[in-house]
Amino acid sequence: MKLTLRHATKRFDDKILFKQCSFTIPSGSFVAIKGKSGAGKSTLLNCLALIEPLTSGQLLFDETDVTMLSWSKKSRLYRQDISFIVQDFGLMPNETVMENLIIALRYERLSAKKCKQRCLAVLCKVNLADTLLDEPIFRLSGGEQQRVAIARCLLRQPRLLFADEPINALDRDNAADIMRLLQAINASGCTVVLVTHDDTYDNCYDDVIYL
Ligand SMILES: Nc1ncnc2c1ncn2[C@@H]1O[C@H](COP(=O)(O)OP(=O)(O)OP(=O)(O)O)[C@@H](O)[C@H]1O
Repeated sequence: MKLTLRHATKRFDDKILFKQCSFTIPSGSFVAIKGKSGAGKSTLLNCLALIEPLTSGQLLFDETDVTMLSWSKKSRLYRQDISFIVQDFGLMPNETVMENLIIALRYERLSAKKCKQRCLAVLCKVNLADTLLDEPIFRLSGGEQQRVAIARCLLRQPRLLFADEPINALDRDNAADIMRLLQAINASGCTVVLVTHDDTYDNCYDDVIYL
């Protein structure tokens, strides 16, 4: 899915984070948002992901202006096309891996057996062992938790994936693995937009948006 921002401004009270900002993220591209701390990177990502409204301007998904969509149409887009990985993984720490994963399948009418099969298949894709399915999240390492968060996104087969600092809390090896996974998701046709401070993977991106 292609994203187009036109003359977009975002302001909190008298603080302007970006003004008259315009760019296009082509369908299937892998784009990073960078800038100083507090520049508004997460806010821009949230605006692109329809979590936060723009103060003014337009946001288009392909050729559709999504700025003024009703809440129900936005939530349909969320169910069908968008996944978002939040900074602290967004998992329920006391619930098992399976319980965290099946949230992504709640709108599909699947038998318990089919749900489990789908969960096991995505765990395999993110290189996690089947045996982790019944483990509570708090027993997993940071890298494993991030893989579960990505596995949950994969269950939904999104056309747009947003990730806020997905490798921030990880060591170098885990960060490299997570970046490889995001690249694989992107290679399957999903547009990926992430916020990062890290310069290590600059050669992986099709484009970098600086705030
Ligand atoms: N809901 C809000 N209401 C008021 N101000 C906000 C809100 N959300 C963010 N801000 C402010 O907007 C500014 C930009 O925040 P944002 O988190 O987007 O920056 P960032 O570039 O992602 O920062 P960092 O790199 O430190 O995570 C900050 O000063 C923040 O306090």
